[in-house]
Parts: sequence; C-alpha cells; structure tokens
Amino acid sequence: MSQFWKPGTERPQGRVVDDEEGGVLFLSGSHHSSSSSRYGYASIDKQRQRLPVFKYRTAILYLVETRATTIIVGETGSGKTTQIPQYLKEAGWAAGGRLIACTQPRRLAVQAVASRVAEEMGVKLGEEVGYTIRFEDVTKPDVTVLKFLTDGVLLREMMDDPLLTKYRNCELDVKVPGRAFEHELEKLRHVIMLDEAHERSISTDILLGLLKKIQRRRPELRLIISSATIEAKSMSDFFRMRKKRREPENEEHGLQVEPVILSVEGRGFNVQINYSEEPVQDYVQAAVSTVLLIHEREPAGDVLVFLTGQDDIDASVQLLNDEVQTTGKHSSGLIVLPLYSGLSRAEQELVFSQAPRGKRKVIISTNIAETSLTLEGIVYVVDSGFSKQRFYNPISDIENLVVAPISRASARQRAGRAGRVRPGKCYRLYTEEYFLNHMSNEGIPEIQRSSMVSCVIQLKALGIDNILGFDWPASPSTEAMIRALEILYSLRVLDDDAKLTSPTGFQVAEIPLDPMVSKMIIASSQLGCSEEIITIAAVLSVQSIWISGRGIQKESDEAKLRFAAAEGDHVTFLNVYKGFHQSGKSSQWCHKNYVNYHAMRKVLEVREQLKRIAKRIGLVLKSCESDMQVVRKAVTAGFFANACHLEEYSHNGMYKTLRGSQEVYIHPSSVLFRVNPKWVIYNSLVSTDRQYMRNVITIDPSCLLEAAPHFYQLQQSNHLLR
Ligand SMILES: Nc1ncnc2c1ncn2[C@@H]1O[C@H](COP(=O)(O)OP(=O)(O)OP(=O)(O)O)[C@@H](O)[C@H]1O
Repeated sequence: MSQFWKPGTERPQGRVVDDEEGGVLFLSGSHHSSSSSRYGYASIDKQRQRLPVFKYRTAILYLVETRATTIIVGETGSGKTTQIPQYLKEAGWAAGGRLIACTQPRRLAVQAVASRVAEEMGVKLGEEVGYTIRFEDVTKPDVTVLKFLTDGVLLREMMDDPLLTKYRNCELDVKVPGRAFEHELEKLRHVIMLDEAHERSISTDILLGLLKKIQRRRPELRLIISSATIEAKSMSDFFRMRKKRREPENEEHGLQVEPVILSVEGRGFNVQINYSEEPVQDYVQAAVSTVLLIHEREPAGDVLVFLTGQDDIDASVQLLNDEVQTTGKHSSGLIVLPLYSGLSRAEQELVFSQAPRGKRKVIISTNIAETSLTLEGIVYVVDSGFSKQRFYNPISDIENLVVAPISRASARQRAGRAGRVRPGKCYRLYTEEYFLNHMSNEGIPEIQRSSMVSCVIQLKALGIDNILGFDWPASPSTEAMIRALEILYSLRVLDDDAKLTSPTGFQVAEIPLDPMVSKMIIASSQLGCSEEIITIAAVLSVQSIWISGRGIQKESDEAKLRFAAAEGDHVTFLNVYKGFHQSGKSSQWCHKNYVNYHAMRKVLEVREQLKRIAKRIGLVLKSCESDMQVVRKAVTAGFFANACHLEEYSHNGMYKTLRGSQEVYIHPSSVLFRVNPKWVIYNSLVSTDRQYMRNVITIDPSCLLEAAPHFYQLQQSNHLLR
C-alpha cells in the first residue's frame, strides 16, 4: 500500500493535537491503553469507567444541576451519547415519573444507541430504555425513563405538547405559593439532550430555537447540547439570554440561565490516518481497490467504506461481489453489505451482525453511519471524501441532491468509526494537502441549503406565527421563507392569514412527509385512489427501486420496459408493486426483473405505516382499480408546482418549468425518457450536466387549472390550454 498511500505526518503521543497542525488526525492522548481483547473481556462497568467522559461525571451533573444550558464538547468515542443519559438517570433526573430524552439526527443511530444503553444497563430494550423514530415507538408509558429519539420526532411531539410537559409525566399545581412552589418546580425539572448538534440538521436547528424559547417560560427545563466538533462558542452565544429577558427569580432558585461549555478531553483508540498520494479520479473504483488491498495485506478486522448514495454503493457492492465470484483470489472471505436509508430495517441490521470466523465484513455506507454508530468489528475506514447533500435555490425553487465534498468535521467523524473498540486505520481517498488546505472546516447548516416548506409547516403547527422573526441559530434566507409560504398557500395548506387551513393544513402537518406528497395523499382520499397513491408515496420515499450499475444498464433498461406505463413512472411503480405482490414478495422475482429487493421491502414497511397514519387522520382507504386518470389527478393535486411543458421546437427533449421557465430534461432512468410527452409533472430534480427531472408523469394541463387555479393565474390559462 505504500505506493498509493501516504501516512499522515507523525506526531509524538500524549496530547490531543489538532489535525490542522500536523496533518494527522491525532487520536493520541488516548484514553484506552488496553488491547482490544482485554477490552472485549472487561465487564461493562469497567468499559464504562474507561471512557474519557467518566472523569467528568461529577462536573457534568453539577453543571446540569446549576445551569439551564450545558454545552458539552468531546471527541468522537469519548462516551457522550451512551454515558451522559445514564449519569443523569443515576443522579435521579428520571425519578418521579420524569423522562430523560436524548435526540439524534439519524434513525439508525437512535436504535443502535438505545440498544447499547439498554445492554449496558442490563434491561430489555423498550422497557426502561426505549426509542422512538418516525413510524416506530419502542417505549412503554410509565416504564421508560431514558428515551432516545430522532430530532424530527421530538419536533413532532412538540406539535401535541408545545412546552414538552409530558417529559415530566406528572401533574403540577402552579398556583401554590412559597416553599410548596419550589416543590412543584422540582417536578418540572427534566433534561433534554440534543446530541450530535454539529450535524446541524434542520430539525436540530429548529429545536434549538424552540427550546431556547421554552426555556424562557420554563427555565427549569435543562438542556444539554453535545457534539464532537460543534463551534461551542457560537452555540453558547445563541443561548445567552439578552439582558432584558433575564429572569432574576430563576437565579434566586439557584439556577443560572447563562450557558456553560464543558470540554471533555481524551479520545478512543488510536486511528492511523493514511492519505491518497495522488488525487483520485474515480472514487468508487478507488474504494473497491482499497478494500481489496486491505483484505490482501492487513490483519483481520472489518471495513467501513463511505460513499455517497445508493447508486455508487450498489455499484461497488457489485464490483466487490464480482471480484469474489470471478477471481476469488484476493477476495475470498469477504462479506459485502450495503448500508443506506433506502434499505429495509432487516437489511440495515445485518451490518451489526458478527462476521463468521475467518471472514471479513465490508460495509459500504452513506453518511448514515457517520455519527454515533459503533460497529464493533470495524478496524478500517475508507473515506471517499464525498457525500450527497441537499442544495436549494429559492429563486428557481429547485432543490438538488448534489454529490459534494465533505467537511473536515465529517472526515473526523468518519475516521472515528474506527478506533472505537480497538485501534484502527483510516484511508482517505484524497490527499493530505487537500484535507488541510481545501476542505471546509464545518459543513453549511442544512437549514441554509434546503427548501423551508416542511419547516414552515411544522412551525405553523406549533403555533409560531411570526416565522420570519423566529430566533434561529443560523438564519435561513428570507427568499426561501417567502417561497415556502407561497407554496404552502398554493397547496391550500395555509390560508390568507398564513394560518393552517382546516382540515387540509392540519392533516398535511400530521403526515411526516414532504407536504407535496402529503397533499397528494389527502387528494387521493377524495378521488378514491388512496391505496395506489400511498404505494406511490412509499416508492418515492426510497431512493430507487431499480437495480442499476456498471455493465448491467442494458438488461436493467429492458427489464424496466416490462413494467413501463404510458402514463409514466408513477404508474410504472404501481405495476412493479403489483408484480412483486403477485410473486409472493419474492427476492428471485426481484432479481430476475432488476428490481431492488431491499428497496421493495422498505416500500412495504413505509406503505403500512402510511396507511396507519391515513386512517388516524380520517382519510378513506380505497382503490381505483385500473382508473389511472384519477391517479394522475391526485399526483397533480400535490405536485402542480412542478409542471413542465416540452419546448415546441426542441429536438433534444428540452422542457421548461411552467413557473420560472427553467430548462429541464427527463432523466434517462425515467420510462418517459425519449418519449417526451408534451406536458409532465416531476417529483424531484437532479443536476449533473443539466437539470434532470426524476419520476415523471404525463398530465392533462386542464387538471393544473383544476388543482390550483390560484397558482396558475388566468393569464397563464390560455398558454396552458394551447
Ligand atoms: N454497541 C457497542 N459495542 C461496543 N462498544 C460500544 C458500543 N457502543 C458504544 N461503545 C463504546 O462506547 C464508546 C463511546 O460511545 P458513544 O457513542 O457514547 O461516544 P460519543 O462520544 O457519543 O461518540 P460519537 O460522537 O461518535 O457518537 C465507543 O467508542 C465504544 O468504545
């Protein structure tokens, strides 16, 4: 490997050195001195005590006792996520029916951390320690005291309980005076921990703004904000109360409202960083070659590879599996597993299973595995240096998923996936010079590069009317806000006073999907095609149901033609779903038809969950059998804003969006590629050399006027009906 790889510059051990100084991600000053086997045999209590955060237990508990907001910064693997909630419980913060909540930005991390903490506490998952993620609640009322949940779920819970009073689970008599009041106040004291705040997910940012607001009303609500790399100072400034808002009576109760920062020193095991000597041209190919080299030359230990999305992960899984089958020489003993959010639960959980003796597990993942996860066997990490990120342009109202370079903070998180239970190595598929001089230090907060539509609807559902005046840790652009209000108004989710409409606005807010998809589902209930539309919504929620990859494009395109519907992709999805169902949900059927079996299992899961929600909010579940005209109408009711028409004299399939006149093309993966019907609606855009529409359906333009007369103004109607 020496020809290809350059180790990061060596530094003496013993002190945490910032990697900018020396080009080495220093995991020196390592807390663990034990070998992996020693570590493996240590009792759970011993393991817990060896974590760097343990030395800070008393300090943390003191700060939480005396401060409204505590910001804890510590290296990856120092024990923040798994230990701090347990310390709080041990110190009595869960006594008297209270609940300690700890949020994570990612679903997989929530499940993994909850089961680890349950194991450490020796309890059954779902009892004292539980978790809640979208569509899944594994907690027990009156029994669960430690609850892990996604930041998105906590936000949704706030819609029903804006002051989060349920986290105290006890009645309160607020009128009692004097010492009794203190007793009542005691009941209110509970802790919410926002973990991995450095990821700056939209939901975490909204929570930060909301919790700051709640704290003004309920300062006895304690907040812990924890992260590996957060810019602690700016977070602390955000929570600093402005003078006029300070409430001296809280300080009389011994509580200081000003935030405090605690820095936890010490890291996990050493991780040796290696950089590519030359810039890499093709990171998929480079990742595959690196895995094969590791397998050939390095001692036992599993490998975790970070790529960007389902396409390149599936491609590299296939390349590695081909290698295993054809040459067998270098690759026997490899077990290759994909990991991305489009996989079903069962498939995702495979990555936690232990490889059989003599085998090496290779997990190829998106950044879903970047934070909080401990995958026990991982010794080697391969980092492509890229991830798929959302970028939104409020002027064109186009949100793209773009493959973009990661930040140094992300690179450190990725490296940190090795070295959690024993020393490890990280292979970065970029040069050291690039890491030091060209990578940004932190990523851009998601809120500043996303459409605000979902965010606005959530805030509205929380009763926050002055959205433009909301206190954000990082402000979204005014254009994005205005654009979101405009879209929600046109979907008739907001009324003339920018309040949620009844029932549509409230129903849309209840469905945890993009409001356009939610509106499509609500319309389908009225049109009598909700069974079909819910299937379509479930398919749209996974990245792709097709198997694609190098060398199989022709076969996969031919297979797709077997299901292709003249109406477009949405109806094609219904044909695939029907075929899958009729085959008895068979994996062989999927294999034969180039359909991604994992993705179809996920579709089944999401579909069931959506049906449950639809019933709960009073929608009628009904099938339209073969009447695809109503299906198109329902899609139009949600996605009318994405209507496009083919340019009259276009010979290369150029469309223009009706609103904004943006130039767009049908994506080659669509069944309507090269068919080029006159009028279409798309579900999303991807941008490569051009703006491509993904998941496209033909429409009758008169349906646009029917679905959104206010949106497509009269002056456009002549053009529409031309
Ligand atoms: N499932 C697990 N199996 C074995 N060890 C684990 C597991 N989960 C956690 N650990 C041990 O606990 C340590 C601390 O994990 P924890 O997730 O609490 O750290 P953290 O500081 O929150 O890191 P990060 O910011 O990366 O999430 C790990 O480095 C590992 O040694």
